[in-house]
Amino acid sequence: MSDTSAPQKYRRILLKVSGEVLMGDTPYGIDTKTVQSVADDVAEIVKSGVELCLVIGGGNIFRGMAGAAKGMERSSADYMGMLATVMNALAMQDALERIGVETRVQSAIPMATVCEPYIRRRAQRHLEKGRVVIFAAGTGNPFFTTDTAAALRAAEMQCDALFKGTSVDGVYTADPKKDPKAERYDRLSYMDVLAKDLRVMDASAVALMRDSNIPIIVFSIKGRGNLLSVLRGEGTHTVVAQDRAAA
Ligand SMILES: Nc1ncnc2c1ncn2[C@@H]1O[C@H](COP(=O)(O)OP(=O)(O)OP(=O)(O)O)[C@@H](O)[C@H]1O
Ligand SMILES: O=c1ccn([C@@H]2O[C@H](COP(=O)(O)O)[C@@H](O)[C@H]2O)c(=O)[nH]1
Repeated sequence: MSDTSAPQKYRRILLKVSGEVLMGDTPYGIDTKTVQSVADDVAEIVKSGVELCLVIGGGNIFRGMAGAAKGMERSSADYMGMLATVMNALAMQDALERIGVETRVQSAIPMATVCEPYIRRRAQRHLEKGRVVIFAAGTGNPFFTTDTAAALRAAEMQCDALFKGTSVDGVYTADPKKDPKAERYDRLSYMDVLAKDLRVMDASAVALMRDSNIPIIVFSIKGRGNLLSVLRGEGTHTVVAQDRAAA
């Protein structure tokens, strides 16, 4: 029998899942098998006793910058991007509840017939009861991204760490999708990420995590079981924290 216990180091975490990852091998949108695989990973760590907040990107459906590049007014395009994250949140809620994980979706843009509005104290109560809270619609404001929303909610929910589950297995010296010679860091300080302009995560999100002293762990969420491994400090990942030694 496999050991699904997670270290006590983390009481509550925020997991940011890249929207793009949810496409799986398809060119656009939501691949239900991939969503289910991420949900299985999430279920595993919830069963181990970790309280879990989720933020899901919208890159598999719509990014505001892409709309703006085609001539759309940036704010309207960004609202479309935020609505895309609500679709992903509902897909993840469905996948989690299918396997018996209790969830609540809270949206930063109120939509009363679809999900709860974002209410900090209510979200905290859900977490205390063992429910996964999926924060949708980013920050509710244009000109931001779901990285910043993830950092904001991680700080508000007093999370012990922000796990960024994406398509690369850590922070590299340059974008590994563009530079095959890029090398992965095991540990970095927030200041390193900002000073070296390493664009795995928005600078505003990194700065907020620095100010709140919440470590960021970047890993690939593409492989089944990666989340639990990384939570135990195993597997390939990069830790970003106050200083390299303490990371
Ligand atoms: N120095 C770097 N190290 C690692 N990845 C980097 C670096 N610079 C840029 N990247 C890119 O950052 C991306 C991580 O962001 P991600 O794809 O998760 O986007 P997102 O905006 O957070 O989510 P979404 O897919 O929902 O838009 C990786 O795919 C990688 O190509
Ligand atoms: O607070 C926010 C969060 C997101 N947006 C818009 O949504 C898309 C999708 O989010 P990603 O982080 O890129 O996955 C983003 O491109 C923005 O257009 C926002 O405006 N405000």
